[in-house]
Amino acid sequence: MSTAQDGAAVPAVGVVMGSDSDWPVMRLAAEALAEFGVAFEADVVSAHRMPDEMIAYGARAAERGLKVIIAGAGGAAHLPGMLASVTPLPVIGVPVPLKYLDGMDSLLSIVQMPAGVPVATVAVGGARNAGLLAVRILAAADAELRAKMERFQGELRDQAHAKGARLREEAARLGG
Ligand SMILES: Nc1c(C(=O)O)ncn1[C@@H]1O[C@H](COP(=O)(O)O)[C@@H](O)[C@H]1O
Repeated sequence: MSTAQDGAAVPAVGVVMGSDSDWPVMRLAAEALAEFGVAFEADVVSAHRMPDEMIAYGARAAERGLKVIIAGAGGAAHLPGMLASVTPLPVIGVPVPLKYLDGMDSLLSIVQMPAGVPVATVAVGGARNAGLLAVRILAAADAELRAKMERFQGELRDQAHAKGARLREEAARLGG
């Protein structure tokens, strides 16, 4: 983890969202990053409501030391794509579900990017996976972080084995 002159960790990941109303979903990305000890920042950056600030955030992200941007938005979710158009960094888009349309509007707005401007889109509400994907991107060049990810994957495998064992026991009790 790199540190600034004042000793504070320089964020490697920017977790941004169109509104603070997205935070209950986007918090899951932040929690995943915290689990792996990845320094991040979180903020509201809206393409629709603050276009100049949004362009500035994307344009300056790499020079500020960010390595990955996670962008969540709901409805006409232009934020992830617009950020991807002004930064060379990988952008992970999180479709946030709103009251109407079950997040399908957010999903389609984020996933249907024109050729040449990729956004790695996770499932509707899939902010935890966005955080884990950001960890994997960083881990590609960080052996310590990769080892943590491998341990995490091992825990998932153990949990799946335990689920199978419980299910087989229950099926056996039913006479299966
Ligand atoms: N999709 C966008 C953008 C954008 O893409 O620039 N800015 C805000 N929003 C979304 O509007 C929804 C409602 O926002 P409010 O709750 O503030 O009314 C949020 O899900 C936000 O991501």
